[in-house]
Amino acid sequence: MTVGTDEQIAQWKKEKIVGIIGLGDMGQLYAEKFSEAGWNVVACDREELYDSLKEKYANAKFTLVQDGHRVSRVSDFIIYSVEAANIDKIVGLYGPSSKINAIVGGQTSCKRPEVLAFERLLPSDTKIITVHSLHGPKVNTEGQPLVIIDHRSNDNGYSLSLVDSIMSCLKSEHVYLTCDEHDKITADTQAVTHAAFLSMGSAWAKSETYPWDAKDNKWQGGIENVKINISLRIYSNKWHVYAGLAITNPQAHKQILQYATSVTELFTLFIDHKKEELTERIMKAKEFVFGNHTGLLLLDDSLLDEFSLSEKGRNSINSVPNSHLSLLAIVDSWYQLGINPYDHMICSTPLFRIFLGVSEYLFLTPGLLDKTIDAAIDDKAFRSIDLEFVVAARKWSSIVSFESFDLYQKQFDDVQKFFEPMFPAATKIGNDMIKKILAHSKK
Ligand SMILES: NC(=O)C1=CN([C@@H]2O[C@H](COP(=O)(O)OP(=O)(O)OC[C@H]3O[C@@H](n4cnc5c(N)ncnc54)[C@H](OP(=O)(O)O)[C@@H]3O)[C@@H](O)[C@H]2O)C=CC1
Ligand SMILES: O=C(O)C(=O)Cc1ccc(O)cc1
Repeated sequence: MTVGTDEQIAQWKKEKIVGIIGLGDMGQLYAEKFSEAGWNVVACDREELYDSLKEKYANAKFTLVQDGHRVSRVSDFIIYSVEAANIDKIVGLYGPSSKINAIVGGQTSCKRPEVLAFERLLPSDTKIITVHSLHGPKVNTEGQPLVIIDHRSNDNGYSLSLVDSIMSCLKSEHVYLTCDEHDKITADTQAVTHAAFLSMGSAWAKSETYPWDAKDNKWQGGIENVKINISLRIYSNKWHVYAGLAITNPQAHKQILQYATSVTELFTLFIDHKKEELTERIMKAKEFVFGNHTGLLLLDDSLLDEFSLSEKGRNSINSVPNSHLSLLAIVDSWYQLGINPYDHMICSTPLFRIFLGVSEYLFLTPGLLDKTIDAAIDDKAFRSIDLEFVVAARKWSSIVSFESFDLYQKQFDDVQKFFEPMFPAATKIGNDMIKKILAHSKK
């Protein structure tokens, strides 16, 4: 990290202005954190919202202005914190107003399209240093990875040092990558994680199942609570975050397709009762992904029993063995694609670490994988929901490959409606669960 000296930072705090275009969840987080740390921050959202936002931010430490022109004209570091699908349009609108020699960056989750928009639409004197906080707006920024991409600065590190210094108040771990490195890693980690949890939610919604309430004790105990809480957490969020991340990243299409293929092929082995073939395939994947694993597991199932949306979900004693198709398939996908998920830990989101944690738990807890394979082959209890899961995984993969934002939103909204009544409870319990998991995995 190339943070300036204390004197340098004190001087910059007097001279420099940080601009934020888009005061949604992430823009607001940055505007508040930077201004609380003593930086001068100027921010805007859509022009038509200015009057109502004036009231909302009347006591804020940052200055609200009407539009992105007013942010761009005065700011030394401008951050576009807007929907990925609109980055071209919005940079096209305000980019030409950028202050001479300003540093420009963005928060969108896939960097190649963002950087192409900057190269095409910004004045050539501007510098491009872009960022990506690898966590959602409600997670404590401290210790989380923050990717910084110095794409075009050519000033011997001066601009990078200014960006590092501004960002340092988040207390995140700065990770320096190129935009292609960033997009490859986030395709391997985030995109496929979301595909799995989106597919779980779709499968439950299609079969009209609230899993925490299932009469046949199917989704009880820690691992199941993780699946349910993370899936609902994603569906309680804004669809465009997940759509943008997957659709605008061509490298993500391949990962999501492989996930859908692994889901389909494993399910076919289940229904064909090909136990030997299934076991061999899963053991190969286990050896590839977890063969060198030593030390503690990232997660402890019993630690998570309490985080259920229902009373009975807190007790895993009577739960029936699950085929865990979603988890077998992610490990199989990593194997098929030659991805070692532990290589990406320095650049991972909380949801990815949790997904890896539950997969690790399934594969490395003595006896659990055998019990899971037995259930997958012999037990029909999960057949129909596994079938819905196959359909859902394939559907999400097609939507992403066809790059259809409209279909993505429609599919997301349908499931969101189904789970909506549970969102307040799920958000609370999900936040507590994530806090506990993150504290545990730090140890
Ligand atoms: N949420 C998350 O967990 C994370 C999101 N990201 C990425 O960060 C970016 C922002 O995400 P997030 O804050 O969650 O999304 P939000 O939808 O909450 O924020 C985007 C904001 O930009 C506003 N906006 C749209 N057009 C303009 C404009 N012309 N001028 C000014 N503001 C405008 C939007 O208004 P309106 O809603 O009216 O369109 C909205 O308030 C996205 O690209 C997302 O993918 C990155 C890391 C984490
Ligand atoms: O942790 C996750 O995967 C999230 O869902 C939050 C999130 C969403 C988008 C990003 O670009 C980064 C983090």
